[in-house]
Parts: sequence; C-alpha cells; structure tokens
Amino acid sequence: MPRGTTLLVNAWAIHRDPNTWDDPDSFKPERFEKEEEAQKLMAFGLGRRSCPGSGLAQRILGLALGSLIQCFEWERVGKEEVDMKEGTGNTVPKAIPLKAVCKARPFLHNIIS
Ligand code: HEM
Repeated sequence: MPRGTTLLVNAWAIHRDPNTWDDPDSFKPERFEKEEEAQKLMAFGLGRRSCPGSGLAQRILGLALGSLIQCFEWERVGKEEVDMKEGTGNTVPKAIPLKAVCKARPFLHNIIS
C-alpha cells in the first residue's frame, strides 16, 4: 500500500457481518449482556487511534440516561411500532425520528423552584 494512503475501516459492515453476529440486522441491545458479545463491538474504534474519550463517554452515557429517566416522565407521540430503519450520515441517524414528550417528575419541581 503506498505511503500516505488514507485507509477507512468499514465498521458499519463489520458490525453487520453474519459470520460474527447472530441476527445482525435486528436491534437487540440485550445481546451485549454477554461479555464475549460486548467485546466484538467497535463503537470507539481500535488500536492507537481509538477514541481517547471512551472511558468518559461510557460513564457519562449511563448517568445522562439515568437522569433523563429519573427526572422526567416520557411518553411517545404516536402508537405505531418504532421504525428502526437507518437514515444516511456518519452517525447513522434514524430514518424516521423517534418523537416523545417529557414532563418533569413532581420531585423535580421542589428542587428547581
Ligand atoms: C458515545 C460517545 C463516543 C463515541 C461513540 C466515540 C467514537 C469515536 C470513534 C469511532 C473514533 C475514531 C476511532 C478510530 O479512528 O479508530 C473516535 C475518535 C476520537 N474521539 Fe471519540 N467517541 C465518543 C466520545 C468522545 C468523547 C467524550 C471525547 C472527548 C472528551 C472523544 C474524543 C475523541 C478524539 C479526540 C478522537 C480522535 C482520536 C485520534 O484520532 O487519535 N470522543 N471517537
């Protein structure tokens, strides 16, 4: 390979390889409860140029999600099944956004008022 070549790893395809994943196109977050499955995930890249913020991100994500659930009541807009189809773009957005409304839980009024 010539010096200076830009090499892009297709993590999207690797994460959908049926030789590696069971039912790769289905949204099954519970699959990562198994340690050996979680180790196959490359959300933060690999090697010397992998994400230096992964430790921070993994701590903050749980806290942020926990705070959103603890502090607000959530309700979906619409009753149809959530469409998990992917849109286009580097961060793989949903094709059809998930819409929800939230209401501060009563205990939060005491804290912020
Ligand atoms: C869920 C959150 C995050 C995800 C999924 C993520 C994912 C990634 C990925 C896939 C890469 C490219 C790795 C590669 O080229 O192999 C990257 C690089 C990088 N990330 Fe993150 N990241 C996240 C959060 C953060 C945070 C919180 C920080 C800093 C506080 C951060 C800083 C960086 C930097 C500086 C690089 C470039 C590293 C380099 O090129 O040497 N990231 N990240």
